[in-house]
Amino acid sequence: MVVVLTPYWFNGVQKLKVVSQSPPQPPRGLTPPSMQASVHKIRCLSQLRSKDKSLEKYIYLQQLKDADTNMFYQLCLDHMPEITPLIYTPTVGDACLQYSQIFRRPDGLFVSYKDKGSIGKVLRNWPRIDEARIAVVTDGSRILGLGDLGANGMPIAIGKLSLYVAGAGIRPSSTVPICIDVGTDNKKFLEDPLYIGLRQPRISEAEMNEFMEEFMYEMSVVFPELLIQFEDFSTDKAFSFLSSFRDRYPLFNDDIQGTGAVVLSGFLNAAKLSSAASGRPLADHRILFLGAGSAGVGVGMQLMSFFKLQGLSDEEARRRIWLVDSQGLIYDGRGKLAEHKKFFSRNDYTGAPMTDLVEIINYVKPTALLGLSTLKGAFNQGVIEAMSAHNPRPILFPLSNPVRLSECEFHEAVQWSRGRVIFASGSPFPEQQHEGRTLYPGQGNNMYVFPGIGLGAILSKAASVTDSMIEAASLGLADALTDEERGLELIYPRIERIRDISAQIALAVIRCAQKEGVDRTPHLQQLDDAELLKHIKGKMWNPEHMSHL
Ligand SMILES: NC(=O)c1ccc[n+]([C@@H]2O[C@H](COP(=O)([O-])OP(=O)(O)OC[C@H]3O[C@@H](n4cnc5c(N)ncnc54)[C@H](O)[C@@H]3O)[C@@H](O)[C@H]2O)c1
Ligand SMILES: O=C(O)C[C@H](O)C(=O)O
Ligand SMILES: [Mg+2]
Repeated sequence: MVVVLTPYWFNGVQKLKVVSQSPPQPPRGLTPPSMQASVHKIRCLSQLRSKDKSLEKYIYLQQLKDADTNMFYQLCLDHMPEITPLIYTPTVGDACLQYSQIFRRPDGLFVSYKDKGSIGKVLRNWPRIDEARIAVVTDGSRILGLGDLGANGMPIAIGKLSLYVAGAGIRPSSTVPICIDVGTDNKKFLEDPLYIGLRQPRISEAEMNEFMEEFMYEMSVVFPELLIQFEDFSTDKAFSFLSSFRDRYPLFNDDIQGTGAVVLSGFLNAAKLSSAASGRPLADHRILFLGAGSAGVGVGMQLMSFFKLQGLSDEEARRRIWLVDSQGLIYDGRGKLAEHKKFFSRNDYTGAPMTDLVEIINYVKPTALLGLSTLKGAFNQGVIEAMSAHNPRPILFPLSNPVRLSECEFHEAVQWSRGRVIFASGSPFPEQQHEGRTLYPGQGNNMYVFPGIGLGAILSKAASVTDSMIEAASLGLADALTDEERGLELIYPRIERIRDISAQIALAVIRCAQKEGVDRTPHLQQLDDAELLKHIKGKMWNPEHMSHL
């Protein structure tokens, strides 16, 4: 038997613990005679590949995760580009739409409005309370760009947590997927006899606020060491719960802050490529958003850092950003605006409402066009040609998910910009050949950052997740490109390197937590960067052997 001992600190004293050992031998007869882990991996992969439809592959992989967690994560780590789109975006969107039909067994915690007044009791039913470190919590009210999916939102929480394990080595037993079910306004679901959620419309805003107060308080009592990631709450709730709870509990909102961080990171690299072609100073970039929801405004806020890093003031940075929603350009003279849209509302435009995207592009002359609108095909030929007319290397980020809601596809962007586009999308697209060159799409998806943010916050036992920690994650990701990746003009690293990237991001997050005084692990302050990185990597869980052998 191989036993590996690793040092750890307890109350200031160094101790040793066993971190891995060879698997216990199963009783003879309970496994077939020729059962080798390496061969079984090939078997599992071929079972997966024998399925035609992505949703069938999703179901197979979820069942594999239940039956043999180690094998599931070995496959994930060995075949990241193939498996990520199956357990996460875009397939997870179909899994949510179909969840009431494909449901096999509960996997996660459902907290419903019926539990009001006794939420703590429900949370205590979770079987691994002591080990819980990270929960992804959704209320299913805005799943990707698919709208209100009620209790069918659970796969989103499960998918994000699978990436925490695969991408950052969080122990599977430390993850808690939670779906809050407070009704749904999805009429089709309410009429579906198979629908698994509460059969009632969503509760009122006041009832929801009261429910969330109890939920968050009980979460902190039952799971004292837990970091919470809010996911896919509709925009009004996303902003209000983030601001009401972030100073009281360790949490972040993935759609606002995670997306902001991942887009800032990609934009830092994209702007350098674009400026190299145009000669335009970095501080002179102009960014136009189609979509002004939680993601659009969250990204806008974070992209202000891009300009501030170039030496611009808050006000100058704000003025480099224009927002468009379903009513057109957002400006003061347009009439009443939702609270979250006011910050970027323009006071330098006073004309009639401007709704045509090409007209807006010709007015703003942006260097970058970002889509967080859920409006498929919004970046059409006219739009991309207008962007290309103003820029030798236009930056186009159609970030809406899943694939079928993307503002444009990569091959369209390549064709209509004649190969000049600098591109990142929320969902994955295949690479393209153009005039003898291979062009690679970036994937501007928060999956690059939330695992590392979570890992850093967990290891530093951060009391809260600050804006600087999010920005540190973003800068850490931007710096993670290798020379080879830069040579290929990638703006995000290859997903295969996610574990290394997450470790780098966690390091940046921990250092920032220490600087801001929100960390609660003084012994980590004594480590230099190399030692801290080693410590982080040493903490990562690795799938080792087949659970059932
Ligand atoms: N890539 C990522 O990592 C990432 C992260 C978060 C969200 N997203 C995606 O962003 C999208 C939006 O998410 P959200 O939470 O902000 O949703 P939301 O519904 O709150 O926001 C959508 C915005 O788009 C605008 N819009 C809708 N139709 C429009 C039209 N015809 N013309 C112009 N604007 C229009 C709306 O007015 C609104 O401002 C979703 O598809 C989501 O999957 C991607
Ligand atoms: O889930 C994703 O793929 C990204 C993002 O959180 C979204 O809501 O679209
Ligand atoms: Mg999301």
